Amino acid sequence: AVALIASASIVTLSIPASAADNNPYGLIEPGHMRVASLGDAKPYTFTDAAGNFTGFDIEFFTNVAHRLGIKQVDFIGQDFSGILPAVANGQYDAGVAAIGITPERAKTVDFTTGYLAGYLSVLTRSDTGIKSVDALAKRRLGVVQGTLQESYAVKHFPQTDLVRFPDNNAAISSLNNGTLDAVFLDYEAAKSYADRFKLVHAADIPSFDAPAGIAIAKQKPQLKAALDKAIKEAMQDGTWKRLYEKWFPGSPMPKQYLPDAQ
Ligand SMILES: NC(=O)CC[C@H](NC[C@@]1(O)OC[C@@H](O)[C@@H](O)[C@@H]1O)C(=O)O
Repeated sequence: AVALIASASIVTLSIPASAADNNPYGLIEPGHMRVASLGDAKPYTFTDAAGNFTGFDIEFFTNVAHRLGIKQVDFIGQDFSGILPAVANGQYDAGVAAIGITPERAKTVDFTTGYLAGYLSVLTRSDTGIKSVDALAKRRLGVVQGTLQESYAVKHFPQTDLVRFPDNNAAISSLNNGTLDAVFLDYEAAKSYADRFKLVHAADIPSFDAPAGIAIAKQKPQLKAALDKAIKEAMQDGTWKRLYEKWFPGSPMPKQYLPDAQ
């Protein structure tokens, strides 16, 4: 008997696209990024009159995310001290809020390459007479919980009464109503609050050893590599420079993020 040779149809095992295929960056929702940020750190990250997040970090990150093919980027306001733990435990895909890269913080999250290097600034009222950090002894200085300003003040201003706040707005309103003598925050935010409330800039401390980076959860090498590459592309094609000039007009521009430095 002629063995019927079964029509040998080539059966390709249709392996369902594994989760990794359509979600290479391990996002909470493929094609969508959920980002922890701040509403009161103008001009880095803040909410405008319509309640939309905007600012240098917001526009830079959105540009970078689009280079990864991520169309929808949602920013959610969060107290600064809660950002890194929430990113580490997967509540957000990233944290973007002028977050300085430090070894201590890198124990909790991973950071992309840096994208902004500047100063920590002391902001005061014209009536306090505070014109340098030496004048902070015995005075009341506001800091946002969990910031580099907090850890710097603990280490360098031992004679100063430190008062910790959840966010910039609370610290600045305490400065304005007289319960604080000064507030310690980021340079550009200090400038913005100074303009808005006729406050006085008292001192700048370089923080170039802790440039701001994008915080992501650990064990996400593909996301980190893709973000790093996109950040460099955005610097190389002049996007970084355009946004820096838009949001920080007149400020000294770090050289390491310009096209010819990539
Ligand atoms: N949004 C915030 O309140 C962040 C406060 C503070 N930012 C410091 C910093 O990242 O700000 C942007 C640049 O000036 C960096 O050099 C600096 O370390 C921090 O990382 O703790």
